[in-house]
Amino acid sequence: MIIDRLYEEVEKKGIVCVGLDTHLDYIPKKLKDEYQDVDRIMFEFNKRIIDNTLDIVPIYKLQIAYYEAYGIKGLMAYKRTLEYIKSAGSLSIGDIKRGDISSTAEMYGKAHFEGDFEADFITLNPYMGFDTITPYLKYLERRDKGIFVLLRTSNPGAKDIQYLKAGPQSNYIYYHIGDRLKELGQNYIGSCGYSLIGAVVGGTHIDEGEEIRNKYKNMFFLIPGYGRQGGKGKDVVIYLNKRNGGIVNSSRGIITSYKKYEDGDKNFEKYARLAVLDMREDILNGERI
Ligand SMILES: O=c1ccn([C@@H]2O[C@H](COP(=O)(O)O)[C@@H](O)[C@H]2O)c(=O)[nH]1
Repeated sequence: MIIDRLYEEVEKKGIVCVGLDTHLDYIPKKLKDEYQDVDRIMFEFNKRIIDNTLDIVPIYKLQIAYYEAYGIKGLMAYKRTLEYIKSAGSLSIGDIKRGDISSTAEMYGKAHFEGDFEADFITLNPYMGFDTITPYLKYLERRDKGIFVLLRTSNPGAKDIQYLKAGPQSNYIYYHIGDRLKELGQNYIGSCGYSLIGAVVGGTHIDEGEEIRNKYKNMFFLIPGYGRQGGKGKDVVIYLNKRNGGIVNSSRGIITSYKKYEDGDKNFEKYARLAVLDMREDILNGERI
């Protein structure tokens, strides 16, 4: 199962997920001068970061908006990067956050689990209802794909809807989502103990972190919010379990880290690697033994 592969990769390489949110402004001028075409520039930037972090990163996340923003060429870079990650023996998350009626969701499934944009995992938004999730389950039956469903997100506005209270016990809405996902996820648990149905939990709100980890023991977490959004090692570590059970994403914090150094433009991939190692250490230092 793909979740067992992810678990094993985390065991070997650690918990840092590199976010390839490849804005052209984040790419050194030197590289832009070298390759004139947007698709080649974006792909080369990604490739060099991947090549330099492959042994310390279990999975890469591509936020599709950064590629869509550059039109067809951007999407070519998205496709080539996903293919490259696969050919390098690593894993990918297509951060697409889809959520639509089932007939449309069928087509999203085809596009992102089968077609040119095929990824190992995708992110989904359940806030339009659970019928928006069902069409993806047929891919989970095959055991080689997984989903991360938004539970409690990292942005300040998460409180606007996710923290409303509902139901007879007046629980936060995100707990209603979590309980349904937990139930659904029971059919897809791998030998590592985690389900192909994982959840996105922001590493920026720590108040209910421990409760979320304890309540959803079989759920693997995708944890964004570290670094640029303010999440620290000690904030995100509460969502992990024995240094596994989750991956902590950082995008800008890693791929633009070279900008702090005088020779950064020439060595951006080296500084991306350093940022991954620093982040891993910061998270493990936050661990309560
Ligand atoms: O709750 C969420 C869900 C997804 N994201 C995504 O993660 C990265 C974060 O980027 P940084 O540069 O490390 O802040 C980005 O792709 C978001 O779309 C999130 O931040 N929060």
